[in-house]
Amino acid sequence: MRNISLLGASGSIGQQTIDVLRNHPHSFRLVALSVGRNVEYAAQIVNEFQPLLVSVQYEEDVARLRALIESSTEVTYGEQGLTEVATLTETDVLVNAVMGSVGLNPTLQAIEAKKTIAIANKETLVTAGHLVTEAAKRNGVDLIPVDSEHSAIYQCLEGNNQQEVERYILTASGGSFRDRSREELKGVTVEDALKHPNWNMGAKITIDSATMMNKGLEVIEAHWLFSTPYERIDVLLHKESMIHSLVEYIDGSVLAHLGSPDMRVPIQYALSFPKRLDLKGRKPLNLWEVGTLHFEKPDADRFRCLKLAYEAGKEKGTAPTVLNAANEAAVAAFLEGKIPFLEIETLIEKTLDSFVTVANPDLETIQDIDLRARRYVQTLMK
Ligand SMILES: NC(=O)C1=CN([C@@H]2O[C@H](COP(=O)(O)OP(=O)(O)OC[C@H]3O[C@@H](n4cnc5c(N)ncnc54)[C@H](OP(=O)(O)O)[C@@H]3O)[C@@H](O)[C@H]2O)C=CC1
Ligand SMILES: CC(=O)[C@@H](O)[C@H](O)COP(=O)(O)O
Ligand SMILES: [Mn+2]
Repeated sequence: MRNISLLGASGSIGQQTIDVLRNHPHSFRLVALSVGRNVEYAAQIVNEFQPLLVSVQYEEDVARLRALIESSTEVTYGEQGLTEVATLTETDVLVNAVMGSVGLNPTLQAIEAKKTIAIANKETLVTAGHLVTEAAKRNGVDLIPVDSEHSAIYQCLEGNNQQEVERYILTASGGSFRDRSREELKGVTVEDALKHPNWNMGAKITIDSATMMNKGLEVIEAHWLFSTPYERIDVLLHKESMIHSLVEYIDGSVLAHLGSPDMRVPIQYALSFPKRLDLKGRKPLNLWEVGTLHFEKPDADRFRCLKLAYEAGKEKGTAPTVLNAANEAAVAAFLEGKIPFLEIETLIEKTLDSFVTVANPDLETIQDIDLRARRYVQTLMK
C-alpha cells in the first residue's frame, strides 16, 4: 500500500489521479490533498476518501469546506497548506499536479522529507531544475515523471544504459493552431486556442501547447530529469500524439513509447513504478485502425516560443525562471482577454531581454526574479 499526497487534486491531472486511486484501493491510499478554489470538489473527495489533511488556496474558503465535510479531516490553506500536504509524515509519494511555479517550494520541502515525487508540475523543474535535482540527489529521492513525453522516455530507458543514449526525441502535437500560418494566428480567439486536438487539459497548458511553449518547457524539463545537454534533445511534430516520445541509442536503435492519448497511463505508472497495474477503461491502440502516423520537423520561426525556451535553457541561471514567470503572466493575460495570442511570445521575449541572468541562483533569488518578471510583464502591458 502506498500513501499518496496530491497537490492540485481538482485539476485535469488531479482528477485523473483520483480516478487511478479510486480504481486501485488495495494499492493506494489518499492521505492528503490540495485544491485551489474548487471547494465543492474537495468536499466530495474528502467525503469519499477520508484523508488526514486537505488544503485550499484561500483562508476565506476554510469554513465553507469544513461545513461540507463529514470526516475528521484537518483543513488548512495557502502556500503553507501546500507544504503541509506535501510533507505529511504518513505520505510515501507526492503527486505534484498544481499549475505553475507555486509548486516549487512544496516540492523542495517534500524532497527534504524524503518523499518520492511524481512530478506533473513542469514549471517547478523549469524555474529551478538545478535546486530540485540537487536536493533529490542529496536525499536519495526519486523524481518520477508524469508528463507523457517524459514518462515515455523514462520507460524507454528502463533496462538500458543511459550513457549509450544518442538523442532524446520529444513528440509535439503542434497544438490547436498547428495548421495555421503566423498571419492566421493574429486573429485567433481564446475559445479557439482552448480546443486541443488530442488532449483534454487545464487552460494554461492548453495555451502553452498552442504557442509550443509547452514543448519548450518540456525540453528544459527533460534536460533536468535525464541530466542531458540541450544538444541531445530534439522535438518532432507528430500530430496524432500516439508516439509519446523516443530514445535513440548509439547503435542507431530507436525505442518509442506508444499508446492512445490517456494521461492516466503515465500517472498510474508513476504511482505503481516499477510495477504495472491494470488500467480500467483503457483504449487499446489498434494501429491498423490508425493507418498512418505523421512526422514533421518544427519550424523555429513559426514556433518562436520553442526557440526562446531552448535559448533560455542553454543560458541557465535565472533565464529559465524569467521565461517561465513571463509565460505564466502572459498566458494568464491572454486567457483574461487582455492581449492577443501573438503578444504572448512578444511579452516573453521582451522580458527575457530586460533581465540580466544570475548564475546558479538560490531559492530566494529564484522567488524574487519570478515575482519581478511577472511584474515586468504587467508593466509592458500598460
Ligand atoms: N493536464 C494534462 O494533461 C497535463 C498537465 N501537465 C502539467 O500538470 C500541471 C497541472 O496541469 P493541469 O492539471 O492541466 O492544470 P489545471 O489548471 O487543470 O489544474 C491546476 C490545479 O492546481 C490548482 N491551483 C492552481 N493555482 C493554484 C495556486 N496558486 N495554489 C494552489 N492550487 C492552485 C487548481 O485548483 P482549482 O482548480 O481548485 O482552483 C487545480 O487543482 C501543470 O504543470 C501542467 O503543465 C503535464 C502534462 C499533461
Ligand atoms: C499530455 C501531455 O503530456 C501534454 O504536455 C501534451 O504533450 C500537450 O500536447 P503538445 O504536444 O501539443 O504540447
Ligand atoms: Mn507533455
